[in-house]
Amino acid sequence: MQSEVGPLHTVLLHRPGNELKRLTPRNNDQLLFDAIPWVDRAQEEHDAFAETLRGRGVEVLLLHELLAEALADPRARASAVHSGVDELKVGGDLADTLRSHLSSADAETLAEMLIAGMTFEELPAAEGSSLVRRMHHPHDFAIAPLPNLLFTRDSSAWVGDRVAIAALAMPARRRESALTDLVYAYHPRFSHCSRAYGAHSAPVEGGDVLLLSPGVVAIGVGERTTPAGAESFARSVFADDLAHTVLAVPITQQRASMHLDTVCTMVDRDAVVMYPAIQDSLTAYAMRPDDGGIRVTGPSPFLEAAAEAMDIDHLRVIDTGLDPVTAEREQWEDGNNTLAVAPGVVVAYERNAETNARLEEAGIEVLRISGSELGSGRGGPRCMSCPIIREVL
Ligand SMILES: NC(=[NH2+])NCCC[C@H](N)C(=O)O
Repeated sequence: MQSEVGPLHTVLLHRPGNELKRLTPRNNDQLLFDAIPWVDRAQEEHDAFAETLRGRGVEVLLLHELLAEALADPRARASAVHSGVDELKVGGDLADTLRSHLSSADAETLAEMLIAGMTFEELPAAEGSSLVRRMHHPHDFAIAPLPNLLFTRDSSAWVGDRVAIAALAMPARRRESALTDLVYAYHPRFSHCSRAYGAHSAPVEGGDVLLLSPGVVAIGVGERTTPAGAESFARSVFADDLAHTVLAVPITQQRASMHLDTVCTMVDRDAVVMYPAIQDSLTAYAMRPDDGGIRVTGPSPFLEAAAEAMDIDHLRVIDTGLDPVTAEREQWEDGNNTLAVAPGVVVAYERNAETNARLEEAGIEVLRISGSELGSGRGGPRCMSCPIIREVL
């Protein structure tokens, strides 16, 4: 993986399942969804997304399947059981019961319980008299569901032939990395892959990591990725000789721009689609390896810093020319969150009609998918995909 636009060969998706059925008006904010999705329709939309990718020759891997397969390994099971039980939340006695319940499940059921979570009323009957169980509402979660697993982009990111497991910033998402980690550690398919940046280190989320060109990585620093996260990520990719420049790009710390890929994604070798409101103000600090350390320059305008690092005259921004209100609406609905399957060919939500029309006018082929339900989690095609292999440009 050296770019955002090289012909996409293999991608990791997660078909949403029962974890979405856990969302209610009482918990959706905490679980980072803006609405209550209609689950059957969300699945249809996701199936169509996967089909669109397969139609372009992309191999689609599904996280739930990989997880169940990885759990055939007893070491994976042990680590899964460990990661699924929060002793501080359920107390020592219930934690033991929960662990033995999880351990006795077959791989598929265990994967399902880890993803969809478990309420107190679903716990094994033997625990009926525990104080923790009696004082919790039956619908409280003994194991919290992971509805944001849909956004496979965030919990891991590939740079070159190495995978970085993210330490996710929001409490509702922390457990996702444990599952991704386990898949890469124990699924036979990944037995030869090496790690770039260990889990449980400073926070970096995949949605903030953009591979601008071979050797040049941009990292958004905002609500999710911290300056320390960007710096350690840079140190790691420099040490592994995977990049010569890492650009740390400050983005506003708010939900509308939680990741860099919510405001900017690459649509061609030298072109991005970008939220117009930030185009002139986006800046970057450039980090380069220097005598065993890191030299930091800037901040300078992002587009200039990027072009310089990429060694091109300029990084084209598709001129969407949208009026500010339309631009804001379409940015919120992930209009700038496109997934390239090849240079100049991107998957985008159909609802962002104006942005898509401008992309086409600029010569970009747009493969439209519907996302009325998927989008309620605030993520588009790029957020919902973790590219594993792209052809070198
Ligand atoms: N790469 C992205 N932009 N991911 C979007 C993640 C959305 C998810 N609901 C969250 O708040 O974390």
